Amino acid sequence: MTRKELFKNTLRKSVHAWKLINELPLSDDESLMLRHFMDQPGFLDLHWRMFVPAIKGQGTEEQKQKWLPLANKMQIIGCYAQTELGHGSNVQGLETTATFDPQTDQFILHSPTQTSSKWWPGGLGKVSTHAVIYARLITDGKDHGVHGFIVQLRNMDDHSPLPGITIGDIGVKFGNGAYNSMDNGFLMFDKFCIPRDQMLMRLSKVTREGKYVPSDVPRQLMYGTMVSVRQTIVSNASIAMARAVCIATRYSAVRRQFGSQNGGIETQVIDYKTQQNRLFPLLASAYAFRFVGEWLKWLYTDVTQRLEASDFATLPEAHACTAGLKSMTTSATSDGIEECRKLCGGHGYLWCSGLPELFAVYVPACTYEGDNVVLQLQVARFLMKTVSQLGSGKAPAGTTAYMGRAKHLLQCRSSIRKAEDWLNPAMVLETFEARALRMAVSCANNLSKFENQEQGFSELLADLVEAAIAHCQLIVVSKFIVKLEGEIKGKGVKNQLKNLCYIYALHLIHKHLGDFLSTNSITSEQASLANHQLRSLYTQVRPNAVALVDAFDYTDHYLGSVLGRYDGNVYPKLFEEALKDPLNDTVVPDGYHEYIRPLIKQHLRSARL
Ligand SMILES: CCCCCCCCC/C=C/C(=O)SCCNC(=O)CCNC(=O)[C@H](O)C(C)(C)COP(=O)(O)OP(=O)(O)OC[C@H]1O[C@@H](n2cnc3c(N)ncnc32)[C@H](O)[C@@H]1OP(=O)(O)O
Ligand SMILES: Cc1cc2nc3c(=O)[nH]c(=O)nc-3n(C[C@H](O)[C@H](O)[C@H](O)COP(=O)(O)OP(=O)(O)OC[C@H]3O[C@@H](n4cnc5c(N)ncnc54)[C@H](O)[C@@H]3O)c2cc1C
Repeated sequence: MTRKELFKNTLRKSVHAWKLINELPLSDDESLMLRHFMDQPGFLDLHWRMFVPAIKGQGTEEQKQKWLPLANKMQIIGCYAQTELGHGSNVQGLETTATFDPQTDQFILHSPTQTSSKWWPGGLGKVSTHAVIYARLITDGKDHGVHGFIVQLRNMDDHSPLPGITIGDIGVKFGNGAYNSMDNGFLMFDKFCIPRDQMLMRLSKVTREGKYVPSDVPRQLMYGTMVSVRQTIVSNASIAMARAVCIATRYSAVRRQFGSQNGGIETQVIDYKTQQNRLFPLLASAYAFRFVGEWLKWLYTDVTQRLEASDFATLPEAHACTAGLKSMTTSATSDGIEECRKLCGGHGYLWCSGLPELFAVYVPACTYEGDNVVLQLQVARFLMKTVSQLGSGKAPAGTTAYMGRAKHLLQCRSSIRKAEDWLNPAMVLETFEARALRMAVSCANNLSKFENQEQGFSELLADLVEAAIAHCQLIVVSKFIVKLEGEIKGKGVKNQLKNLCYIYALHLIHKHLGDFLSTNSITSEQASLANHQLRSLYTQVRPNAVALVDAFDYTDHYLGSVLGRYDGNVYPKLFEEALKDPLNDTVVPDGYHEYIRPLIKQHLRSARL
C-alpha cells in the first residue's frame, strides 16, 4: 500500500476496533488487550494510552468531568504533544510558551522558534482534534517551567486546523508498513489563545488574577503519564519477544541443514548448540519479561494508590523501576527480534517471515517514552542517592533492599563449588546482588573523587549506565525466582520455568562476565561451571522448546509469519506467498521491452558484427 492507503486502512481498522470495544462486553483489560493485538500503531492507541491518562492524572475534578466524557465517547480524539523538534529527552528544555493574559483570562500559546515546533506526537499530524500540550507557563513575566494544557487543534465540523495553528505529518519513518500507519505530526502555534481553565490544574494552577500557585506535591507527578506507559511497555516487550521467539523456535525445528549420515535425513538446526545458545536465552527472556511486567504492574498500581493518599514514599522507586525496566527490556527485545531474524537464515529476511515488520514496528520502543540511556541515567541517579544514604541508618527498601546488606555483599565470596550450585536460587541471587552493589559502590567511590558532583556524573556516565543495567537485571532475575516460588500450577510447568529462569540468569552472567569477574562476584572457575550448567539446561529445554512457544498461544494470523506457522508447513507456503507478489503477475517483467531487450539485442548485434 502507499502511505496514504496504509494510513486510511489503519483508520478503518482503528474505528472497527473501537466499534468492537463498544459492542462487546469487554473489561478494561480486555479492551486494552484488543488494542494490543491491532497489527499496527494507530491513533486509538495514543488517545487511550496517553491523552486520557494525562487528563485523569493532571486534571482537576471539574476538568475531568468536562473532558473525560467527550474523550471516553471519542467525541474528541486526543494526543500527547510534549516532544519538540529541539527537545525530547530534556522536558525542562521545552520552548513552547503559554503566557497568561489577565486581560482576557486566557493563555497565549506560541512557538517562538522553529525548534519549539511540536514534533513526533503520535496522532497529531492528521487525526487528533485535541491535544495535551506541554508548554512553559509564563505569568506576571515569570517562567514557571513546563505544564500541561488541553488544546483544541481542529475545527470539529470540517477538521481544518484552527487559525493560529500550523499542523501536519512529519513524514515517512523507518520500515515499510511499521509505524507509517501512525500520523506522527508537527505543530506550531502563532499566538493561539485558550481559556485559563484549559491549563491542567490538579498539580499547580493560575488564579484569575494571574497568580501562579505551585504544586504542593512533587512536580514530577506531571510526568505520570510517561511512567504509566513505561510500565505497560515492559509487558509489551515480553509479547514482542515472545512473537519473535515463537517464529524462530518453530522454524528452527522445521529447518534441517547438514548432518545427514550416509544420505539420511539432515539435522534440525534447533539441535545445533550455537542455535540453542542464541535462541533459548531469548525464549527465557520472553518469560522473564512477562513475570517482571506482572510485578511492575503491581508496583505501579500500588504507587498510584499511595499517591491518591498523598503518600509519595515509593514514587522514586516507581520512577526508577519503570524507567530502568522499560529501558532494559526494550533494548533486549529489539536486539532479540533481530537475532531471531538471523536465526531463521535467508528466509528470515523475507517480509512474509513476519520478523522485518515486527522489528520495524518494535525498535522505536528504545526511544519513545524516553531514550533508553537517558532513562538508565535516572536509575543511576536513584542508585547513587541510595548508596549515599547507606551510612545514614535509613535502611534501603524495595528493589534496593539488598543494598542494606552492603557490608556482607561487598566482601562475600561466592560459595559455588559445582555446576548444580548454579541452580540454587539463593546463590544465584547473591551473585547478582554482589555484582550490582559493587558496581554501584564503585561508581559512588569514583564520583566522590570529583570536586564537582555534576562533573563527576558526566565523566562517569557510561559506568553509571552499566551499574543501572546491573541493578535492573537483578530485579528481573529476582522476580523470576519469586514467581517460581509462587503459585505455579503443574509440576511439569514449574520444572520448565525453572530451566528458563536459570537459562536467563546464567546467560546474563556469560554475557556480562566482565562485570562479574572485575567485581570479584565470581571466579573464572565458577564462570566455567555456569557455562557448563547452561549447556545442560539447553539440553533439558530442547525437547520442550516448541511446546514452550506454543504456550504463548498466538494465532497464525497474529504472528503473521510463514516461518512460524503452527502446522510447520513452511516451504509450500513460502511459494504461495512468493507467487502473490505483484512482480509475478507476468512472467515477462515490466521494463523488459524498454531496457532488457535493447541491451540483449545490442549484445546480439555486436556479437553478429
Ligand atoms: C504497550 C506498548 C505500546 C506503547 C505505545 C507507546 C507509543 C509511543 C508513544 C510515545 C510517546 C512519547 O514518547 S511521550 C514523550 C516521552 N518523553 C520522555 O520520556 C522524556 C524523557 N525525559 C524525562 O522523563 C525527563 O526529562 C527526565 C529525564 C526524567 C529529567 O526530568 P527533570 O529534568 O525534570 O528531572 P531531573 O532533574 O532529572 O530529576 C529531578 C528529580 O525528579 C525525579 N524524577 C524525574 N522524573 C520523574 C518521574 N517521572 N517520576 C518521579 N520522579 C521523577 C528524579 O528522580 C529526581 O529526583 P531526585 O534525584 O530525588 O531529585
Ligand atoms: C515512534 C515514536 C513515537 C513517538 N511518539 C511521541 C508522542 O506521542 N508524544 C511525544 O511527546 N513524543 C513522542 N516521541 C518522541 C520521543 O519521546 C523522543 O524522541 C524521545 O523522548 C527521545 O528524545 P530525543 O528525540 O530528544 O532524543 P535525544 O535526547 O536527542 O537523544 C539523542 C542521543 O542523545 C543522548 N542523550 C540525550 N541526553 C543525554 C544525557 N543527558 N546524557 C547522555 N546522553 C544523552 C541519547 O542517549 C541519544 O543517544 C516519539 C518518538 C518516536 C520515535
